[in-house]
Amino acid sequence: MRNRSSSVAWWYALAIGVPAVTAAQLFAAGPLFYVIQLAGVAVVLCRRSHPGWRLLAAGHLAGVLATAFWTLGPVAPSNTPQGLTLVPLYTLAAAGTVRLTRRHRRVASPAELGVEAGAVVLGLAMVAWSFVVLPYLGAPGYQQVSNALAALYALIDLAVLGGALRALTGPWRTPARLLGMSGAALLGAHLLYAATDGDGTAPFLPGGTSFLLIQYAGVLVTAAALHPAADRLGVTEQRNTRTKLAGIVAIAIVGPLLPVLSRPTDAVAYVPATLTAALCGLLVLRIWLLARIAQRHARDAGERAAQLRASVDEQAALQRRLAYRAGHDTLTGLANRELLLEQLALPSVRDRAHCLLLCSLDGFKEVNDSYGHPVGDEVLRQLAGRLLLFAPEAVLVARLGGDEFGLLLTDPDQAVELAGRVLETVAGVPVTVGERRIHLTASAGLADGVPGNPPSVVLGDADLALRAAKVAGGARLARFDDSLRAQQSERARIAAGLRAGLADGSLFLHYQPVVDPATGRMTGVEALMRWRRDGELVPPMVFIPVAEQTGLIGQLGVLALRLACARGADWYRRHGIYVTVNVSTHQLRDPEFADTVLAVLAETGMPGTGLVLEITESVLVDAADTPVLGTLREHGIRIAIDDFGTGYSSLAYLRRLPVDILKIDRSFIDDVSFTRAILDLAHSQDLVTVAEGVETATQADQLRELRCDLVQGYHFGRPAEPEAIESLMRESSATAA
Ligand SMILES: Nc1nc2c(ncn2[C@@H]2O[C@H](COP(=O)(O)OP(=O)(O)OP(=O)(O)O)[C@@H](O)[C@H]2O)c(=O)[nH]1
Repeated sequence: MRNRSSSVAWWYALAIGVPAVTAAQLFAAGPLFYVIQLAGVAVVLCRRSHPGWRLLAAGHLAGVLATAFWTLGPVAPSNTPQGLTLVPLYTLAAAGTVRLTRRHRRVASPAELGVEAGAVVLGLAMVAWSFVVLPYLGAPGYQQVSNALAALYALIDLAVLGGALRALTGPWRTPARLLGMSGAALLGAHLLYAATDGDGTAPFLPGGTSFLLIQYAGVLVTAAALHPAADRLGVTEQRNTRTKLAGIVAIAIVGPLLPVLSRPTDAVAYVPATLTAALCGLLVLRIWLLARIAQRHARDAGERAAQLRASVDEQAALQRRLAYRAGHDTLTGLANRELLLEQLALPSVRDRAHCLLLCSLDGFKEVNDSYGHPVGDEVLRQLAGRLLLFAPEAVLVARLGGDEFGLLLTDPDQAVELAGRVLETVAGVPVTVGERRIHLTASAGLADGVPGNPPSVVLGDADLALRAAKVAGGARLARFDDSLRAQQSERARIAAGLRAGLADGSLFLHYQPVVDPATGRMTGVEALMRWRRDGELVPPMVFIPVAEQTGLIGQLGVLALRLACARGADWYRRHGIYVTVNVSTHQLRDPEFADTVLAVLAETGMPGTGLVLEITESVLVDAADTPVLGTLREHGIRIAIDDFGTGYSSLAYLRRLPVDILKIDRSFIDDVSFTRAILDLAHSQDLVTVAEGVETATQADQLRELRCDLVQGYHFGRPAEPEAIESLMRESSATAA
């Protein structure tokens, strides 16, 4: 509603203002003029704040004052000072109109503006002088004052005309047209006055036509100010500098020519005027060229600045990318170890209760070995996805490396439940990669961060807990406690001792006889690793797991092979007794294993037929498809399945496996029917059978009856030093002889 009333207000102003002014004129109602014009001035000042409107309002106020001056004072507007009273009205009206219809903004320094304005003013002055002032001065009846005043008005009329034409012809809308009409009315007023030959005051006094036109002009300005589109007047944009330049060049050239052009009879003046015009034109062109060079420099500088900005932006982006990469794992996109440690070090985490959960897949290496690294990568990515899915938002999920992930919880109460869910989902839902469904399990270690503890301690504790979960068989959660740390330092001590033992002789072999139960004759010996620390024997079940966890088992295995072959070569030559050496998973995975064994045989002079390699059933199943065992058997080396019945227990496998000897685990010795079944099966496959853990004469008799080929156990001889075993061998050979 308000919008509508404001959109038609200008129309009301015209519809009321014009008749009111006309009526006041007809009925000589003098005060009404003042009321109408002052109201108009007030409206313009209230509605519009642009300087152009202010100029117009000021002009019309000046008009009201002039009217008052004439009405109340001596009436002779053509004479000074009365004649000067209209100058403010006309000047301000022209300036306001020009200001509001200006389309281009000046973006220039004050000095530049001054020079440009000076050029325009001087150019116009030339025109005015040549075509307006001079004719007046030369007019008959020239009176210095009144003619100068007339010349001044002529100049002002030119300005009013310019403003009005601009407003009427430019790309403006109604308010500008109204301003143009207002200018036209003012111009009309003055022309009418001039038509009376400057006589008299009548046209400018109330009741006069010029007076009425000035009143209309005021009403039109008021209507323009009330028009809704009026606020678009005076909005300027940047000017095209070329146009501006062309204008100044034109002024520079035309200016000097004007005096001679306005007096064509003075032919002699043409030459210097033309030369001056050419000179001015050249000077301006020179300045223009300099300006172009300056502009080019400015443009180059701008481009360089833009390039600099772009390179700074690029560097900032790179910096951000580097910062992201520094804190994130490229394979999974999770946070990495560094970021996790950073977060653990934050006072908001470190100084409060928190919890670190480490998760690792069990046997992930086999996934890589069996399916290749790309599949392993995909498994890791999917695991990362599952962890993110289960972890609450506040939990930081990180990949620490390999198949190890860390979850940092600031709410320790959630930890056990979260760990449970993670382990369950890994064990319960196989990972699908292409056609493959890979069944996995994971282990987890949990450590509570004691406020104030350094991040490395929390991480170390969680790692210990994870190792404990693995040592306990995997697929479980272990929570850190102080006993784990004690175990860890003991493990570290053992590992250090074993490393030293590889060189200092504290690692050595004992041998246990393998006997033919039918004859009681020793046919072979099993080499068993022993370790003496600080003068005491450390049980194998203590140091072997540490050797496996630390990877030292490989070196221990080679040492055992070398020592056993060194001794066994002589025993085999003299007594025909073979030696059995245990081989670990670690060794079998070593692609150079076969070469190592053959090198040891060559080094020690041991024939392949004197060596038996003992491999556990599960490891043998994995190694069955590799060429290693075939190569070794080609050199006469025999392969024995150790602890048969405890691993895969799949008799079907037996046919496929490259083995010669089957060692029945001690736990089956008392199960006669089971032992018989195994013996029958083994014999049907032409395998030599060895029963382990024979401790009593009854067991020995039973096995003899069952036609077990060979036996081994305390009943026939405990593991002993080589010297003791050697004397047993001699006895055994003598008995046989
Ligand atoms: N595919 C893949 N494998 C990796 C990556 N980083 C490390 N690994 C492999 O992850 C395996 C980790 O070996 P282990 O720490 O012995 O892990 P595991 O076989 O699960 O043994 P446990 O943890 O003791 O059960 C090694 O075989 C590494 O080569 C990786 O980015 N992608």
